[in-house]
Amino acid sequence: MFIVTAKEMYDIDHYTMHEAGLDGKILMENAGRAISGRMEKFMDKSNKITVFAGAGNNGGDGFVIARTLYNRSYDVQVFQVVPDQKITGDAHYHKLLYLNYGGRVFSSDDHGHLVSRLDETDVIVDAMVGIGISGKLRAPISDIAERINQSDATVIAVDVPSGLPADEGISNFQSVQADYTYMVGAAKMTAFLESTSPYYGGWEKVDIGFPASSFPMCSSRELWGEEQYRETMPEREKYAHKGKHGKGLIIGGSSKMPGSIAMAAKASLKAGTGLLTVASSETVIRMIASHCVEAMYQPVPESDGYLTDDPDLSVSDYDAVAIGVGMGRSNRSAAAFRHAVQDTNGPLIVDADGFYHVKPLLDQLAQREHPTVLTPHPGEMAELMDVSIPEVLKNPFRLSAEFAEKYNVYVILKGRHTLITAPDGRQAVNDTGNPGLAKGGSGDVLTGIVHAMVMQEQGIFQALCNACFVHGAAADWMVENSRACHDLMATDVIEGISMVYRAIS
Ligand SMILES: NC(=O)C1=CN([C@@H]2O[C@H](COP(=O)(O)OP(=O)(O)OC[C@H]3O[C@@H](n4cnc5c(N)ncnc54)[C@H](O)[C@@H]3O)[C@@H](O)[C@H]2O)[C@H](O)CC1
Ligand SMILES: [K+]
Repeated sequence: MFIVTAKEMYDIDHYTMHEAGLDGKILMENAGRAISGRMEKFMDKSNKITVFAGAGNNGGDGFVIARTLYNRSYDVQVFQVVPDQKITGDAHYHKLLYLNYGGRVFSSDDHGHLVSRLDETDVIVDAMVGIGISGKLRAPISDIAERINQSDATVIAVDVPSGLPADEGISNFQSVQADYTYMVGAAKMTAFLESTSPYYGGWEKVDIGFPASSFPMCSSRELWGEEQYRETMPEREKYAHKGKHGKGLIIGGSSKMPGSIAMAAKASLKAGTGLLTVASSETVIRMIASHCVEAMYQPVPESDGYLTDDPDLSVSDYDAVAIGVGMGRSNRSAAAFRHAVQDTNGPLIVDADGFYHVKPLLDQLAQREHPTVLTPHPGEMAELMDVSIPEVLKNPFRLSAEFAEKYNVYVILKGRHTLITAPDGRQAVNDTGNPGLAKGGSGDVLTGIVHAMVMQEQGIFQALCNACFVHGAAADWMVENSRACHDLMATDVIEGISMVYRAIS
């Protein structure tokens, strides 16, 4: 499923109508018909349905929904939230059809009727404003949005809850709070932002007949779920040997945080790494070796509990190197970082305290011939980019893309909707995971899975998307079957990896 900005959606729309030749009225018919069909799961024939219709094509969708439901003997009334003369074009055509079928349209200026109807309404259809919104919701629609939000009825939004644009970048907004949103044709960016996604309620995309080829032409952003995982995750060959699945190195750990690297190592092995070496201080190795007996260990010198550089550590001998987990922010470790950035001869994954060390080396990352992967959460991303955390949360798509391109890195911006970005601008939002992952250790496990995935036979971008998918799906499986979000531990997520591999292939 593609994720679009308003401009991209209008480009798809334009291509469909003017290149492929599908009439806009048919698109609107398809949208309204698809939504009314799916809405029926929220309703029965005794329900009273009130549709709020605006001036644009979003309102047009509302008139199709009203006609379809009216024609199926539902008790439907439409409240038009703009004067008659504002309803033009395809929306006007569908308003007339609705009237010709016998439907009734009222003005939202008739407050008495509006209030009494809302009191008895079971289902509200919000078709006031869609992706054509500009700025904050204006009166009278802003007042009606408030009334809708106070009502006890189930609120179904058409395309987007009125008040939200498709694009990221907003902070001052007022929106209808939907229980469920049917997004038309493609998912909209604001469905994945921390501040706006809750207004969508549950959601799904409805297909209205855009040519499949128009999406990749206009957008390079998609939602990554089970379908994409199944399509891209390589199968293990029958006669594969351990060398085929990657010879990986993880560098990290400090005496204060020995667990981090142990979890990353376990996750890496569990996710499929063929041969794993853990490079850490002797103190850390002593603490963790019995917890991860499958790994090999390479002691490196330490100072005051922190790793220092070991010039004899041959990072170039490994297929992929992960560095940073549990390493701390001591400047004693800076040289170890430079060493990894300069000599790693394959994908390099940087996580956690690694960002502190990697920040002065960003220009060197840009020169690397092999992929570099950074896995920050919004706070770490803000530090890397010298912007505020609210700025990252407001514009995650744009900032990740700018950063990835500038420094030639892959970015995994972690969060409720983890966003994966490639240096060439491709982006994916991962579809799995739950609040149980908001806990120390989750990031270490993700690093381990990413480390394993980049060594399997798949494109690097797909590998990162699949790593995020497996991480979230493992957590989901555990929460569905044996844990709750409260008690889910990072080590449980490692256990869940087996279930994902067994269940989905
Ligand atoms: N190809 C498609 O994507 C299809 C989309 N459909 C639906 O059409 C809307 C987009 O339609 P558009 O006519 O471009 O704009 P809107 O209906 O969203 O809104 C325009 C309308 O809203 C008024 N307005 C703008 N800003 C504000 C504001 N801040 N406060 C109040 N009112 C505002 C403006 O004056 C206009 O009158 C898309 O979301 C889909 O639902 C098609 O039906 C099928 C094809
Ligand atoms: K809407």
